[in-house]
This record gives sequence, C-alpha cells and structure tokens, in this order.
Amino acid sequence: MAPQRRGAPKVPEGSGAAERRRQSSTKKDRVQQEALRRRLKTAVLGACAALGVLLVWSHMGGDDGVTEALAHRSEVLLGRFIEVPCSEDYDSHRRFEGCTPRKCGRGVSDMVITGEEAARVRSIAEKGLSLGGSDGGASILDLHSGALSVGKHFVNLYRYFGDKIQTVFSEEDFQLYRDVRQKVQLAIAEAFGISASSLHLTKPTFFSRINSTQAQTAHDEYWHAHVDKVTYGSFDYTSLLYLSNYLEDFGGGRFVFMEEGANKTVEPRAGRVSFFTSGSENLHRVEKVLWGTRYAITIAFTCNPDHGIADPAFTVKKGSLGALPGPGSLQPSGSVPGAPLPPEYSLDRPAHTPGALGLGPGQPGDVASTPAPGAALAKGDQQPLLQPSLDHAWSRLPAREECGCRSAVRASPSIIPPGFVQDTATQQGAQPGFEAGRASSSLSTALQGVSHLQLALHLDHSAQVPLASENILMPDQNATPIVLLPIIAVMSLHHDLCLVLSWTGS
Ligand SMILES: O=C(O)CCC(=O)C(=O)O
Ligand SMILES: [Fe+2]
Repeated sequence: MAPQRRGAPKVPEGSGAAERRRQSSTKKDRVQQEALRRRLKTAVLGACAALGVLLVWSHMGGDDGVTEALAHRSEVLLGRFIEVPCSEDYDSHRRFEGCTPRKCGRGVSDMVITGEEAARVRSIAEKGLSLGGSDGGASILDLHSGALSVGKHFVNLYRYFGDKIQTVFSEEDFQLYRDVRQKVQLAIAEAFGISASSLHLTKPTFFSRINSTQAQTAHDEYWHAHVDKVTYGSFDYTSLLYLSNYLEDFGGGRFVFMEEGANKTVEPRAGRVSFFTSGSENLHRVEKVLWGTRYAITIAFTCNPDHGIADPAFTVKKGSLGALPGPGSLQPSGSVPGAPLPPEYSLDRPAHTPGALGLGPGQPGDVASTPAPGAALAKGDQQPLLQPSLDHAWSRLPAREECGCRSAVRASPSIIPPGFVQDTATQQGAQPGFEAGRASSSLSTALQGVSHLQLALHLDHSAQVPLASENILMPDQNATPIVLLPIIAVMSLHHDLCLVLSWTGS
C-alpha cells in the first residue's frame, strides 16, 4: 500500500479522476523522498570523505608525505639529537679531520639562546629588513656583506646608507650577533663531538623574513627541497635560529627534513636552534608560509678556513663599516634609511641553483661585494685596469648588449683556455633543467696579480649569470686564480655561451 500523506484530501471511492490524482501525488511523494534520500546519502558520503581527507591530511601534516614532528612548537627542548648516516657529499671536498662530518645528524635545542636574546636578534632583523624587502614573499638581510632584498633585487645596504647605517644598528646589535653565533657554534661542536675552533663561520649567513606574498622572482622561492652543501658549497654544518613562533606569528613555514617513510618537521619557536650536517643526508625544505611573518637566521659553518668569513664589525673606517668593501661611495647624498633605492643599485641576479630563498652559492654576499659586470659602477668603485694585454682582450669583447656569445669567447682566446666551454659543458653531464655544476679551469697566467675579478656568463642574450666571488679562488695575489664556474649545463649545450670578464688590480 502506498503511504498516505497526512492531511491529504479525502476522495470518494471509485472516482477515476480522484484515483489518478491520488496515484500521481503518491508518485510525486516517492520521487521527492527518493531525491531526499539521495541528497542525504550524498551528504553523509561527502562528510565521510571530508573527514577521511582531513584525517589523512592531518596525519600527513598537510604535506607531501607522512610527517612526524622532530620538534613540536609547544615542547621546550633541552636538546634532541638524531644521528643519520653521512652522505658521500663530503668526499668531493677537501677533508678537515676533526671537523668534516664523520658523524652526521640533526639536533634541536631551545636552551642555546634565551627568549630575550631571540627577541633582541629579531629586532635587528626587523630594523634591517624594514629598510628594504622583496616584492615577493622572501627577503634576506646579510649583515656580513650588506646584501638586502629590495624589490626584485639585492642592494648593499652599507654602500647605500654609508655612515647613516649607524643610526639603524648599534654596536650592541653587532655584539649580540657575535655572541649568538658563538653560542650556536659551541652547541654544534658539542653535538658532533668536534672542536668549536675547527668551525668557521661561512657565507651566506643571513636573516630571512618570509610572508605569504606571492613570489615575484626565483629568489622568493624558498620552499624548494635542497641540500645546503650543494646549494652553498662551503657549508658543512647549517644552523637556524628561529625568531618567531609557528602558529602564533605565522602559519605554514615548518622546516621539513625530507625522508622516505616519514618527513620530520621542526616547528619554529622563537629562540629555537636547529642544526644539522649540510650534506644530502639532510635534504630539506621549508613549507610555504600561509599567513603572518616568519623570521629566522641561517648561520652556516665550514671546516675549510679558506671559506671562513669574519663576524660583521661595527667599526667605522673611511666612511664605511669595518671589513666592508668600498668607502661607501655608492651612497647617494642625502639618502635616509627607508628612502627609495635608485635603480642603479638594483642588481638583478637570475637564480641558477635551486635552494632556500633562491640563493645560489654566496649570492647575497656576492651581490653586495661584486656588482654584475656592466652594472653601473660609481666613481669610487672603479680601479685602474691592470695588464695591458688583458685590457686589450677586454676591449675586444663585444659590448654586453651585443655580445655575440661564441664570438666573444673566440674574441678573447688569451682569457679562455682552449676547450674551456666544451669542457665545462660536457663535464657537467648535462641534464634537463637548471642544473648547476662546477668545473675548474685555470685562467691564463696573465691574470697573475689580479686581486679582484668579476665574471658573468651571458647565455643566449637573455640570461646573465654573474658569478659569485666565492667561485673565484685567489690563493694569493701572485698565484693564478682558479675559476670554479657554475654552469647551467643544459643552457651551455643548447645556447650560445658568452663569458664576460672584468678585473681590477690591487
Ligand atoms: O629557514 C629555514 O627554516 C631554512 C632555511 C634554509 O633551508 C637555508 O637557509 O638553507
Ligand atoms: Fe637550507
């Protein structure tokens, strides 16, 4: 029997029209109920599916794999250390026994730096980064070289602001920076059972400020998985001092050690120090920051004293800060902190090595101390060119705009060792994509005595890769410089390559 709707009009028995109406209304009811049942079923199934996704998502940490917290934000860690087998990455570099990692791993501690110290260090970062800032989501400030993100570029804040930088930073700021570096160095040495004095601070060591603004250039793409030893070369031990709190100051932005099985996350916490050996045993990435602002410092150490850098010093010397290049001659008169930066100081650098903050080896420091060849140099920066023969070769290089690439290489045979382009391209084992590799080659002995060398690769007219000064080893002033060239292999194979050099003497 068909269910009778409550309150349905009574119809006389035997009435054909009434019977048809009754049947039709019963049918309608059935259709409606069926639709309702279907909707309910869909809703229940949808809710179950959403719940399932949520469960899986939370288990995976909303990430690209199963994730476990190595350091949870609410924990206060005395010290947690996990040993992992060392990769072979260190074998291709000079070993320094007692320092180069034999014991590899990662550690986290909330006891190395006090909350008060972290807050003061953060205010240094805030002050410095407020002078500039990337148009995209990731800005850096390197107090060693002065590199500061501005718009889509980096500038040298010491050159730009000159003495006025003393109104921004104080001697106490620099002292604190040194103390913090020292404490982190001691913690790393203790965890890995090495002597702290065998560790040398290396570049780039820099502040980072990350927010959720969309990336504008490759420098803003901090989230790519990378190996610090590959990205930065000189790193043996990497450390991070976090200056803000996950889920309080920002969302997303966890540090992830990438592993088969389960990724391990470090949830940033102000004052938390995370450190690890820099080889591929510690492949890692930073999750995209979803909201808020994340501050941190990357502090890196090398075992190779030749790759060591000094702490930044606040001593005023010839109108500039101590140990910094140039006498501040790029400082525009009347500039004040926060003033817009003139375009000539904005040196574009296509990133050629994927990595944290899109920075290749030594990039922040390099930009600051080694302007790209062809970039406008202020008067005080120009030093007399040495070596007439090289001078001559230089003059024969086509102008940057009309660089004929291979023809430019041919135009300077005394500079480019025979087969150089070929060698570097083939040695890299070209792979598709932006594969940065290194090949070493001696420049002509004509470069002996040269104290400062700037190089850039021009690829197919469109891309320019200024080379980091770190890639140019000058053992001493009288030795032939050894040039370690990062080559974008696939480009060097498929596009014309043009090497442009400029140099200055001591
Ligand atoms: O900020 C972080 O947590 C990591 C940064 C990083 O991986 C790097 O600087 O190499
Ligand atoms: Fe890194």
